Amino acid sequence: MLKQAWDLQLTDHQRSLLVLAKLNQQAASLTPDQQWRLRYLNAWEAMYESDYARSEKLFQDIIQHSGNPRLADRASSMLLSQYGLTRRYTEAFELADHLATRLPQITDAQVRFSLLLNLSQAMGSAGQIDLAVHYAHMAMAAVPVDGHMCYPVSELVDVLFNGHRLQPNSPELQQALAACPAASEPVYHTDLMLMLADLCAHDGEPREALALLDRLQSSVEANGYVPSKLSALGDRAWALAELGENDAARQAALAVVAQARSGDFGEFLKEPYEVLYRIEKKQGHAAAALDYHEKFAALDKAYLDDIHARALAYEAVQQHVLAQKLDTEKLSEQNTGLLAQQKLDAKTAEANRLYLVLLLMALGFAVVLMLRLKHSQLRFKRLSHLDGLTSIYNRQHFMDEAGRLLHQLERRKGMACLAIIDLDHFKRINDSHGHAMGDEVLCRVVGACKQHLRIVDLFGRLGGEEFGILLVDCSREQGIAIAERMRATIEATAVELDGVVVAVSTSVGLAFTDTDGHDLRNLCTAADAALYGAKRGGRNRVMAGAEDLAAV
Ligand SMILES: Nc1nc2c(ncn2[C@@H]2O[C@H](COP(=O)(O)OP(=O)(O)OP(=O)(O)O)[C@@H](O)[C@H]2O)c(=O)[nH]1
Repeated sequence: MLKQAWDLQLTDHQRSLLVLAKLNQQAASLTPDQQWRLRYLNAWEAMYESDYARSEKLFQDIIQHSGNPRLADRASSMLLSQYGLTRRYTEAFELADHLATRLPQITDAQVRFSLLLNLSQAMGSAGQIDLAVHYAHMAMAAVPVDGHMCYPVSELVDVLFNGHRLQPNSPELQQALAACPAASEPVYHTDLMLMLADLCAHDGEPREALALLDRLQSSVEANGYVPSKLSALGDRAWALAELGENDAARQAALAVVAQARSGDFGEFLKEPYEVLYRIEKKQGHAAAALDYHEKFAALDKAYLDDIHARALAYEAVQQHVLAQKLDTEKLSEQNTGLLAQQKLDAKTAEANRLYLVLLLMALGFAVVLMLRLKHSQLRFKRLSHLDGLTSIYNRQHFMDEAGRLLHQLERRKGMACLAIIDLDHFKRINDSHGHAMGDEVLCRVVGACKQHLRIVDLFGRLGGEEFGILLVDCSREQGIAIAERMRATIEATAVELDGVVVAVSTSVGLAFTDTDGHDLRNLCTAADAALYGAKRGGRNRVMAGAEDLAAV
């Protein structure tokens, strides 16, 4: 039934009204989608009946709430047409602009077709005849499979008519009449014929115009389309007046005045008032003529104002659209700029982070390098202080450290004992068992001595098989005892290498700060002398300073 009502709208309007009435009775039982389609049919009908307030409300409801893009586009398209009819040009051109922008996205053939038609109509209203003709041609090329060429050709003819570019013999008019036969498209056919009648009436062919109007009368009544009725009556009045049939012309003109409701149909009144003015003037009714002339003049002015208003509204909307476009472009430029700046900032931050990481890595690397360098330096320094074979202090370092310690001891009046240890007949060991055995003996002797030394004592190899020991904070007795223990340990140590065992003994010479002073050189001389005494005394013994020497 919905489809039936739809199909009958322009072919059999009376029947479509009956179907529509039935549908409205059953509205509650329809699905939501069907209800929206019914609302569209009601809106269309309200518009057809010139109840524009109701149709606009319904169309807006469909556009905003139906959730059906196809139906919404269709409603927008109809609303565009209505805005034009009701002279709401600003809204019309705004909507036209919006719909023209949407055009590429509208793929539904029916909706696209109807939209092109209404865009043509809107541009025609704006006085943009070339643009309107262009849209009409687009519509002609976009007729849907089940559509009709009648509508776009009629639109084209309408545009040309309103743009004063149509003649009674214009091919477009003939094409339209052929495309809209009375049998299948009564409303369009009638309107086209009325256009032809109008052209004839105003082009010096009033009889042809009247003949056409007579032929059309029944269909005009059947269609029930108010603008057609008023147009037919107006043309009749004009044609009759042209023929000098003043009474009939007056009657027809007054019928238009009676039927045209104020406001919406003002445009249909202008010509009847002009006819009435001319007749009254011709008949010498000055007051009536003046009255009609005033009305005609007011309507003519309103008509011209209307044309002006349309052009202004169109211009305003174009400017507004242009301003919006520029704003959008500016915003887009700003956004692009901001995005570029953000990207740059991000890159800079990233680069900074990278530099920081590189810097930290370089710093870390440098620190590691410095630590390793320092470690190596310390190691080399430490190695330079040590004897290569026994790893105790070498002579140089021993002498330096001993001098420094003795100096400290002297200042705090501390005591120390210097022991010089020399292996006995070491040459024989080398000679008899080789240097490797000699080296082994040297290392074992060092190990044996260490057993009796404290951490504060200073131990160094003075050269060959001779060692020096500075016993810090050590009394004479303690020094002698330590030296004796070391000697005994060395004597008790049998050195074994490759199955060969050798015995070793040492001679020790002692010197003491309490008797020899804190000067290293004096101490060394005294200890050397004591050592010499120990050697002379038979070796393998400890000799402690002057008293022992005296004994020797
Ligand atoms: N294996 C070895 N022998 C060394 C080293 N330094 C010195 N000598 C040897 O030590 C020996 C010292 O001999 P001498 O000075 O004659 O003394 P000695 O044989 O111990 O005799 P007295 O001291 O008189 O008991 C020499 O044969 C040197 O070659 C060393 O580092 N390793």
